[in-house]
Amino acid sequence: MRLLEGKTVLVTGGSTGIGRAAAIGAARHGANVAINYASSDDKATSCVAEIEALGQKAIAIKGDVADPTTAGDFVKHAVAEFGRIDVMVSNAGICPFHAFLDMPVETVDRTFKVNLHGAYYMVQAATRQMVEQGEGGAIVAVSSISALVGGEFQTHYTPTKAGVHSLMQSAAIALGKHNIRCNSVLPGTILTEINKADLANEEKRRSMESRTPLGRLGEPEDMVGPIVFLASEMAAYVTGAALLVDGGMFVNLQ
Ligand SMILES: NC(=O)C1=CN([C@@H]2O[C@H](COP(=O)(O)OP(=O)(O)OC[C@H]3O[C@@H](n4cnc5c(N)ncnc54)[C@H](O)[C@@H]3O)[C@@H](O)[C@H]2O)C=CC1
Ligand SMILES: C[C@H](O)[C@@H]1OC(=O)[C@H](O)[C@@H]1O
Repeated sequence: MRLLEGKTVLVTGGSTGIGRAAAIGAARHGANVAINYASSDDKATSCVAEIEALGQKAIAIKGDVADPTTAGDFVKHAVAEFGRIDVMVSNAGICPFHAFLDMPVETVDRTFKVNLHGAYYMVQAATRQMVEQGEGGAIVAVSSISALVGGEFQTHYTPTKAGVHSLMQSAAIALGKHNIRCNSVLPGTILTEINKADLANEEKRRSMESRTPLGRLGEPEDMVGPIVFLASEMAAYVTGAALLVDGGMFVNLQ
């Protein structure tokens, strides 16, 4: 069953990792896709090519989500290409691991600006367009298990993910009257570029794996079903929800 037939899906940070898997997964479900990306033209071009090979349309728009003007520009380009938007997957994020006591101010500022402010601007720009269209829509924000638990080297990061989770709850209330649903996914540990260096530490990787009842860390593809589900009409009565996608890591205290 194709759950996003004829829909236009926007994905931020869509050229790699979870965003890329979500973009291609949405296309497999019948969507045309616009991705925002930060830097690598090659990866964005190859994502577009993969989507086109599936018989769907795709565009890639470069832009820093921390810049408030990027969101409006992204939505404008998508509407110019596809005529409308139906789903925004707010995914772009960074996690530069660093100790707390000597955390540079610039690292804190940048992490907040990309992860939280960027999500805010993107969700706002997308939903302004959805309200104008008058036919509802869906937002899926990529928060994290880190919205619920801390990390010694993530003191600047975990508050942004709690913020994204909270943003979806408030936006769900603000936008329910427009039939715009706002939900978040909370990935556990998914093997991507964001944690490649951190998980190169064998001991850390093994400890994360052993905390996961399903016995393995996640792959970007593990996020596709939950994101597509929340974006689709299958979740027509789901809003303000947060879906843990973590192989059971969160509930495993002992
Ligand atoms: N990999 C994991 O274990 C988990 C990841 N997440 C979240 O998933 C999201 C995606 O990350 P991953 O796919 O894991 O890593 P990734 O590094 O492959 O993807 C992050 C994407 O965001 C883009 N990006 C970064 N800064 C940007 C900016 N200023 N403007 C536009 N794009 C920007 C990057 O270029 C990249 O494509 C992030 O929000 C991350 O916090 C959440 C929980 C766990
Ligand atoms: C980057 C981390 O490895 C990853 O991101 C998160 O949000 C979780 O803390 C994961 O472990």
